[in-house]
Amino acid sequence: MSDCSPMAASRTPATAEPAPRIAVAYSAGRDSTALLHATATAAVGQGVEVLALHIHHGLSPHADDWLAHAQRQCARWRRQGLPVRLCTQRLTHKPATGESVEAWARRERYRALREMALQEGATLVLLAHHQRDQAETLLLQALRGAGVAGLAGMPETIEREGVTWTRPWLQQSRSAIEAYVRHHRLRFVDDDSNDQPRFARNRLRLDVWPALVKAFPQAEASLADAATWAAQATDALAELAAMDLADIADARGLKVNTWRTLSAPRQVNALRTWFQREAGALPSSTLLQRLQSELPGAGDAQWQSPQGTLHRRRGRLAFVPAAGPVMSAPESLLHISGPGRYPLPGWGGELVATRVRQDGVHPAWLARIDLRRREGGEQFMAGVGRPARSLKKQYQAADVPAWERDGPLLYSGGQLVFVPGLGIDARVLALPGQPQLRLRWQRG
Ligand SMILES: Nc1ncnc2c1ncn2[C@@H]1O[C@H](COP(=O)(O)OP(=O)(O)OP(=O)(O)O)[C@@H](O)[C@H]1O
Repeated sequence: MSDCSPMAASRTPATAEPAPRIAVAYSAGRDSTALLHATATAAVGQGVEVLALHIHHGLSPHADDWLAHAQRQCARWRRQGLPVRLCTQRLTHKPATGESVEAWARRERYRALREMALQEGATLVLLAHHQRDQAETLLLQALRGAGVAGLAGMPETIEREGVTWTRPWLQQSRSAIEAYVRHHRLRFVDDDSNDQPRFARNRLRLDVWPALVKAFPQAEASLADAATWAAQATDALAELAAMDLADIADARGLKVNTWRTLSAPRQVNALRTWFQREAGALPSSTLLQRLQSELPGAGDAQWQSPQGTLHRRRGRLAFVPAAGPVMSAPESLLHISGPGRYPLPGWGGELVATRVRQDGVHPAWLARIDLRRREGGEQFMAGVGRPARSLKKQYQAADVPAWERDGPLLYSGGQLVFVPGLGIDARVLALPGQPQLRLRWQRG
């Protein structure tokens, strides 16, 4: 349940547009107290309202005190004229047995922050991570054996699901923030869990960091610089992979022979990106190593991953997701109104409609679509003037692999309109010059 203190009535008369809002994720700890104060101070007189978003995780016995502190602090600042308003959310559930408490808290915190920000009309959320946090992140990632993307640490700005998350102080030293807090005599709370050595980050902070800065006084800035280099390298590698994949991959998979023409490091880079696109997760280093040595072989082959199976068939590598739990019954009706993506979770994929100039279907056919399973006996016409033939024969003739056939058949007014893997039935193709859409079935 979210709870926000009421808006200042004088600032937002009922008829006026609401003031633009910026949100700050406010734990009531030192750093986010400073960031909230600095943001609210900068917003004075700008017509901008600052939302302080506080999450009560329900994990620490002190969480009620932190919430009470946040309420008092924001009320005090408002009395002093700062345009700040507190919104809080209490997490009522708990981590599942065996789940990492840290990972659960992080995931649920971001979910709740996003929910509150959007509810209150803010799409920009500021986080108070600073240079030391970035340096720690880089070290922790390196100690986990992360690749260059992990070593990039936290991004300064990232957009996810309608919210832009920004860390404006990622280049600020911790000591600069401490100085700000002292200068403004800000009150903040100390999170007792920061002292628990069972968390890797705390062990690093408590045991390793003091020795590290004693031996290398520049450690914080140097490690944060290294993360910036790694972030740039990650972006460059992503661009290279996109260029390579434009040549070597299409909707039916990765063309093995073209992939082999790349240098070995580019092969790995392209394969990793392609797998992530298809499977929604990074491949393990073992799988990558195996693919690099085994993929060039001849004949059909398969490789398993936790996300699904990779198939090499007729010179292409394709990914078939593992069957997940059935989330819902397959949808039976659909209305396609124009270009876009039409998710069909019950069928395990989505229909993608794109505007085309030829070989598309007139949108009138797509106003009321029946989605049906194959039952046998369906007839599909692959081209104008050609005979309609059974789906089985058409699939064989077009060499469509089994995993590309498992989407819904689309009917309109009893006429077969679209078949996954084959496309639009020629009997419903639009005439040249008419508005038309092409459809594609995408699994996963
Ligand atoms: N309970 C919370 N409610 C709202 N935002 C939070 C909460 N916990 C963390 N954050 C946000 O995430 C950032 C990083 O979290 P982290 O746990 O490293 O910081 P912290 O030690 O809790 O607090 P601070 O950064 O304020 O000193 C915080 O600076 C804050 O912006």
